[in-house]
Amino acid sequence: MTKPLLELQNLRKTYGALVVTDDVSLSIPEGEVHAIIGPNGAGKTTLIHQISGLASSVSGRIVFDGEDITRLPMHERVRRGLARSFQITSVLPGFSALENVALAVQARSGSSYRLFGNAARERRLNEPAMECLGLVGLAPRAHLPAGLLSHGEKRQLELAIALATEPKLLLLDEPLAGTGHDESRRVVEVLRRLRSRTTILLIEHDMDAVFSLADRISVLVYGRVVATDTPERIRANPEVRSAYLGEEEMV
Ligand SMILES: Nc1ncnc2c1ncn2[C@@H]1O[C@H](COP(=O)(O)OP(=O)(O)OP(=O)(O)O)[C@@H](O)[C@H]1O
Repeated sequence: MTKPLLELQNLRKTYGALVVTDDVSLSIPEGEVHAIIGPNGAGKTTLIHQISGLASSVSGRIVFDGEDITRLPMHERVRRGLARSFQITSVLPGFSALENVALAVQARSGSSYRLFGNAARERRLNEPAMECLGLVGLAPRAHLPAGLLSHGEKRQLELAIALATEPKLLLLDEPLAGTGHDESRRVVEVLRRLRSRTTILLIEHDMDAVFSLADRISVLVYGRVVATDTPERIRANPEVRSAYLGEEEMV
């Protein structure tokens, strides 16, 4: 069996009296595409925040690549290979797509925050940055200011930025949010290509995308995991179907 890359053990988060994630345990093996679905307010984004380090956990453990990272700050988690892209696009609009990714390459290499000094240095940053842009299908748009990209292309650019940090695990919060039909198909294709390079944990409301992409799906309801299984078994699970009644249509 493939060893777990990420293990969540009895994770819990509260805001005052509100229990947002409750006793969440999950084991995600290397190479898996794992989707977390659930009704609005179920705690999905909060769980991703706990894993990335944006939110602390009141109890439980997060083990990443064999190491307990529960109390590590976010940048230390990134350094260990945990990357996330945000629900709200976070690219620098005045910089070209290539520069946006090159900055992430630069951050990974640990050099100081300075845009391009000399030709050799530029090449060292630009070559891997171009490779990441190629992977997400944005190479032809490399020199365009990021602000001029379409919404879907910005989502692709965010993926390229996340990839530039060479993650072992990519955390994606609604990668298809706000994309149109064609754009969302393109992003799904990109995610499909990325699965051979990295493990992916994503939250997504687009059920067609989730059911076609994920190896396994976990269903979160009121902060608790009510099922973790293959897409086929999740689709047939009565508890999952009832949790979704009046919410999204299961495909
Ligand atoms: N910083 C916060 N302070 C107080 N309550 C919060 C905070 N963040 C989230 N919550 C509450 O926690 C609950 C879960 O929110 P969360 O955003 O994690 O759900 P979600 O499953 O991602 O929802 P959606 O699908 O709508 O994005 C909600 O009731 C929300 O109002």
